[in-house]
Amino acid sequence: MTQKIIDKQQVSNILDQYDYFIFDCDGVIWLGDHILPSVVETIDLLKKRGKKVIFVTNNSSKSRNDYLQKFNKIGIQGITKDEVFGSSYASAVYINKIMKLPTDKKVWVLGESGIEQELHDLGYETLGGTDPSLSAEGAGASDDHPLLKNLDDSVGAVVTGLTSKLNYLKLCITLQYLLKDNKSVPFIATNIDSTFPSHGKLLIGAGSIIQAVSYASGRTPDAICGKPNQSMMNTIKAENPDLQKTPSRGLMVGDRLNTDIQFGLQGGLDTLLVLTGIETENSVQSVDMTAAPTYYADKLGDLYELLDHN
Ligand SMILES: O=C(O)[C@H](O)[C@H](O)COP(=O)(O)O
Ligand SMILES: [Mg+2]
Repeated sequence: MTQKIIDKQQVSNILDQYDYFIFDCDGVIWLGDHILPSVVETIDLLKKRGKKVIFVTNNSSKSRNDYLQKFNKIGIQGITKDEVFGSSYASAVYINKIMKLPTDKKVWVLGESGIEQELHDLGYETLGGTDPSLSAEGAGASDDHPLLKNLDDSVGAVVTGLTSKLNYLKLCITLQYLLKDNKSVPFIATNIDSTFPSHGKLLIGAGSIIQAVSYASGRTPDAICGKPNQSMMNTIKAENPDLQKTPSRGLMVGDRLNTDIQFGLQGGLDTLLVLTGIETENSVQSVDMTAAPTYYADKLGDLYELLDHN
């Protein structure tokens, strides 16, 4: 039965039991650019107690370097690049290390600069993405747009992720690459999140954008690289061998059952669901026992506030 964290003793037990804390970002640490209550204090508390903190986000709009800047900007200091994992990085690594796409091949991107930067760092030229000609006024999908008319034969993969600058032309060009060469160009999705949490509202998530081109092309992604895919968990475990002990001393903290909590469960970690993002008390009560979190709490900051800091 999922235990709600409501008192000091429960928090003390958690601090005694776990050495590693893996945090989801959107809906746990922040909502957009707004940090959630007592999050900075909670992370500081964990670090002062010698706990390892790692961040894993399915939000592909930013690169790891971008996230380091965001952590500093909102007051979470001292985070290093090897403590931040994003679906943009996971997708670029998949293309480079698993697909072994030669770096003389280009990658078509339906998404933002996070995907582009991670691919550039691994030596790939990208098309699409933040190309300003795709968003120019009147950039409709009329047949005479050069990028729609002349597909680039050196494109060896399509990566699709979250973008708030979606338009019909970008969708139509992505569709052409997914249909090209008898649908043989690899189709990589960053994540499955259907919605994006934003101050009590649910906005369109990457998963819904990806579904649009998936439905239009009649294809499902060849790989979905974000949570709950264990590729990032395996990388984290390889870099932190203690996390491989059983029972694990790691706690996965997230706001979405089918990505974050599954990521933790499949990785053999205990899990804490917080209600500041996607899920609600009702979703906790109605989830199948096999997919239920170990604990849940109103917000991450309760780990700090319940220790007599409120
Ligand atoms: O639409 C999306 O891509 C997701 O809602 C968003 O990126 C989730 O990010 P996370 O909660 O994994 O930090
Ligand atoms: Mg989240």
